[in-house]
Amino acid sequence: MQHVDILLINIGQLLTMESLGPRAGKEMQKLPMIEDGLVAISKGKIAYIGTSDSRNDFKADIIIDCEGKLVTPGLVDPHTHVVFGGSREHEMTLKQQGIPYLDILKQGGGILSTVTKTRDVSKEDLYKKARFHLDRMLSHGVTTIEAKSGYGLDRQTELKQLKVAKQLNETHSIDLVSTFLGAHAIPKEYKEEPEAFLQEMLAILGQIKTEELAEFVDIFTETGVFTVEQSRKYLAEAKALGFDLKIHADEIDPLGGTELACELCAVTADHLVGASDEGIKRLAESGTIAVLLPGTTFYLGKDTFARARKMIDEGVIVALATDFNPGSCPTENLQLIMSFAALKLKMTPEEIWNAVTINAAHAINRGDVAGQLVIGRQADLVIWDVPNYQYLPYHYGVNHANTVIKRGEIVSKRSNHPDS
Ligand SMILES: O=C(O)CC1=NCN=C1
Ligand SMILES: [Zn+2]
Repeated sequence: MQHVDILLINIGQLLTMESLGPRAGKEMQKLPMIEDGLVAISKGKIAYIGTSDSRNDFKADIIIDCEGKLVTPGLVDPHTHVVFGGSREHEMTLKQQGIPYLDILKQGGGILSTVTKTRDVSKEDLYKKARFHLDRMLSHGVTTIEAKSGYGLDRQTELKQLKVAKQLNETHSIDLVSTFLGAHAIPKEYKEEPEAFLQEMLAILGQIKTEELAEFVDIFTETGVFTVEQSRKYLAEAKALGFDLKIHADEIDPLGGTELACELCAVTADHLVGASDEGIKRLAESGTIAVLLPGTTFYLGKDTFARARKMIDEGVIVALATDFNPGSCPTENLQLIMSFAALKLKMTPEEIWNAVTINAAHAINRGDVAGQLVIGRQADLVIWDVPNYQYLPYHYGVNHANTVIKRGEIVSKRSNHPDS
């Protein structure tokens, strides 16, 4: 009889998501699952994975009867702008009047209005605000995320954001992976000199590397922001300094950021609403992961979504993320994104589960610690108030997480309030 800390029994469907690497294309239809599952957790790690037949091999301090519910790895959100000041609800009216996102930005709003708020807010208040959002993500079953800077557009504030993210990674249950997105927009003080501004941002990379403040460098390659040529030079320099790459590519206008991501062997290309046939072909060939953000397309009121079906059919690795940010996708709810992936991207439930676990983990270089349940790995799991894996994307707009376990600790539990 083995003594363990926590034993989960009567698991209706246990998605282990086990895989040596990310799942690409048709492989995304695979869903490693154990019926009538059992998981034993000891000292923060997965000690055993099996079925109820092994129930009597263990005694545990805590036994959780999962009552036939679904259990999966903790969700991974590989694209968020979670550290920011203020909010942009006032832009809602502009959007309803049909004023395009890029026009709001050109008029000095959008990202630039969040930049003003983020420059003004204290590091302490920025930390508290981001912690609030992380608490909400955790309660929704997300246990690992990426967090971008990009609302400073000056050395002091970009570093303030990255230091807040690093501090949260040390203090919050959620594991954070940081991305430097200093090239998010052109601040008013550099309005006519985008190249000079990019040099200013590149000059911060030395300190970011020395202080281990970010693993990735990202850029917003978009009309009215940075061109493909500017992005190529900027990212090539960041890569030469030892950073992995991400690109906000073909979000609104099809500039060819997707092809650039593949040319530079970026880990991910994100958004891809306007990705060309050639770009999709290159994604499949290069192994650059497509991070799709259907919540943003929905929120911007667009009719055309990223061509996930074509990407998967052509062998691309697809991940999903919220793109949580105050302007184009103000939601921490990755479960809602799973529903959008079903309804708007026409992804199957099996593909969706791969896209928010194993593939999302590889999108932020955490394929070795997150996104799957494997004996010996840290115990990040969620018990869901759903009967099977197809149910979650189907029943949208609510929080289905019952219990969230992070490194073997119960960190979030649905309140027993009858209305909860
Ligand atoms: O609008 C924002 O704050 C976030 C964003 N960056 C690029 N697309 C959206
Ligand atoms: Zn984004």
